[in-house]
Amino acid sequence: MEVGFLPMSERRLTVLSGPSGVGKSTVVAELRRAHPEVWLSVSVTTRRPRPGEVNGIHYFFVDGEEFDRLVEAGELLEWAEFAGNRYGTPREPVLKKLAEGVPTLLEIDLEGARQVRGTMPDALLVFLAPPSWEELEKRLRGRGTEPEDVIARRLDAGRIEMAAESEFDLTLVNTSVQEVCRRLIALMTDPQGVTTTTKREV
Ligand SMILES: Nc1ncnc2c1ncn2[C@@H]1O[C@H](COP(=O)(O)OP(=O)(O)OP(=O)(O)O)[C@@H](O)[C@H]1O
Ligand SMILES: Nc1nc2c(ncn2[C@@H]2O[C@H](COP(=O)(O)O)[C@@H](O)[C@H]2O)c(=O)[nH]1
Repeated sequence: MEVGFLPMSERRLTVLSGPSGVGKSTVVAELRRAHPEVWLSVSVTTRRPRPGEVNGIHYFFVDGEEFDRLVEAGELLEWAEFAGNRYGTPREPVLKKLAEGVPTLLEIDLEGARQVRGTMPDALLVFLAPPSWEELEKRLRGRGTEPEDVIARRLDAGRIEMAAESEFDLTLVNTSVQEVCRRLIALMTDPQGVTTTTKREV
């Protein structure tokens, strides 16, 4: 299935979603290493930092009170609760980068992607899918960052996210990080990138 043409100016905002453990952060890290011209929004979260995560780089780590304040002040473009924590995208930096014409990427969950679809209908929504459900479980467990009860919650959310794949403009299957990055950067920067893309790429 072909995805309709969107002018460059209207599709500089790209959203990358997909089940927990599929490899979104890995893909984004590689994309930013190879293409520093892409700007990644740094989200706010109430989740505790994992070892090695740095405040202001991986997330802005805040408590529930501060998150409430940001929501009430309208400072978040979108926000959602995911597996027991809250996550949101600071609005101002995204609007500023888009106004400057910078290719802008959000790595967010399904609920957040749905909100962006509602408020910024020209954004390109990309679903990152695992090669198989078994491989997704293997990656999530293999990462070793969550206890089993949290993994179970994330897999439950993952089943819901997998069922929503058709809501996205296209799907990239994360078999090869390099290949996904190659397609993603083409979609973000090449005006022909969307027209030549099939709905699901394997
Ligand atoms: N193409 C791939 N092949 C094999 N392993 C991969 C691939 N991409 C990512 N991984 C591994 O899968 C694990 C999960 O990746 P990552 O943390 O990037 O997932 P995520 O989608 O960002 O998860 P979350 O939504 O929970 O933050 C990591 O250990 C990563 O090294
Ligand atoms: N709706 C939003 N979802 C977000 C945001 N930042 C990250 N996320 C998503 O949360 C889950 C879990 O992330 P983790 O770092 O705890 O593994 C994952 O799906 C992220 O994409 C956000 O600003 N808004």
